[in-house]
Amino acid sequence: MAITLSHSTKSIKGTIDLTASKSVSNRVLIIKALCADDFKIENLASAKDTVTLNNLLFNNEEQFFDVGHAGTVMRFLTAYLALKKGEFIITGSERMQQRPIKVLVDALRDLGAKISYLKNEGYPPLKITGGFITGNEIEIDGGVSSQYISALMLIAPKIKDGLKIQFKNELISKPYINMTLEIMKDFGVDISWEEESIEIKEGEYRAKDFVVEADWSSASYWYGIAALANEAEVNLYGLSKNSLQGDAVAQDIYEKFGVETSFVENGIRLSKSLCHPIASSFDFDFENCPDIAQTVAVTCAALNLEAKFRGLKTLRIKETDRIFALQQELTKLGYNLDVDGDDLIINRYSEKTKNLNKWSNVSVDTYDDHRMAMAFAPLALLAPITINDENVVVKSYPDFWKDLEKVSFSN
Ligand SMILES: O=C(O)C1=C[C@@H](OP(=O)(O)O)[C@@H](O)[C@H](O)C1
Ligand SMILES: C=C(OP(=O)(O)O)C(=O)O
Repeated sequence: MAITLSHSTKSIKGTIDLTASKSVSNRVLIIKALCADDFKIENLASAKDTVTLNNLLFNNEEQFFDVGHAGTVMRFLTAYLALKKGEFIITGSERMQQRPIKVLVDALRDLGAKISYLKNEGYPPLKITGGFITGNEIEIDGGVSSQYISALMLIAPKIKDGLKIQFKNELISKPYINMTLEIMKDFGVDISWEEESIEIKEGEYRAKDFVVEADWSSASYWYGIAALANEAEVNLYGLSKNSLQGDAVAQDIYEKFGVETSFVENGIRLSKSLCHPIASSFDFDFENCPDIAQTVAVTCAALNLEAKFRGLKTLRIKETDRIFALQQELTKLGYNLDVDGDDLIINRYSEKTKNLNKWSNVSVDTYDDHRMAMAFAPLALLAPITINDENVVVKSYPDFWKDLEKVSFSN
């Protein structure tokens, strides 16, 4: 179903209990499944991807695993099942069957795992005969998805004599690898990261209750809203200064667009007023924070900034080809973009093209991608906008539309 959003005052004031991080949640769930003793996870994400992983790990009597659209679940479970004795089939949505997994499968095979492709070489679905991992050292391409590396790290303490992961080339999405490392350390694992390798000692995960922090990727939509509002004061509860999430860089990015962040007792406060100055151009490499690129692209277009987005290579293999989707939808709204390889350039509109930006009754396609829906929603502060397929947000932020109502968006 489509949702048409509008906002009458352009003034945003409110307090939001921000949704929990699915990335943190999914790591802790795998650890829980590998840990000999039970522990409590507080504030586990309500994201569909996390609910799916929880069910597959703890409520699935079958040997068949369907992860739907959830990339981390596909990758983390593939490694997990390769470790576990038994014969399993793992698959996902049509899109998941187009998202590559060869780098991870090759690495697991190098360690002795028995995995075969059931449809297309290099892509899910997979048949996994688990329980054959014996190797202790692998070399892996770090430039496709960090999820492969996190998946290997998470199972590593359970491999006899541990694991050394050697990187063949530049790592992308590094903060996600660091998040995995820090969470594993928190659960008592002996792990170290030198420049080009990560070494994990064999050992047990030590049970301890864990509180999941709120999600900085989800916070980015609130930054997008604040940037386009005439004035804003929004409290986002559940976020902390010492976050494990690379997307916390949204604080620094949005300072350039006039949004100030302050840390308050239970989270952060975003403030924006028309007297906050904003930059006239923007140039940023999103290699370490790919999930907020769409949010920032929509903000830059709406603020009419000359902008260059670099480091977007991985966006092509996510829920959709996000570079293509952004270009299509922003062009539809009258903005002027170029794609140069994996870079996206947003051009400032001229006097001649300016009125193109006064769109009306435009509907934005989501390409089955939660981040398309949420990244474009702040545009409702400029003019009513229809987002086709409101339901996609369930993947990471099921209460997104309800939370928007709390600050007077109407639909
Ligand atoms: O490990 C994780 O939780 C994630 C890693 C990133 O993927 P890539 O490493 O494929 O960029 C990110 O885009 C994804 O949303 C979540
Ligand atoms: C890319 C994402 O998730 P995943 O790869 O886990 O499907 C995302 O949430 O933006």
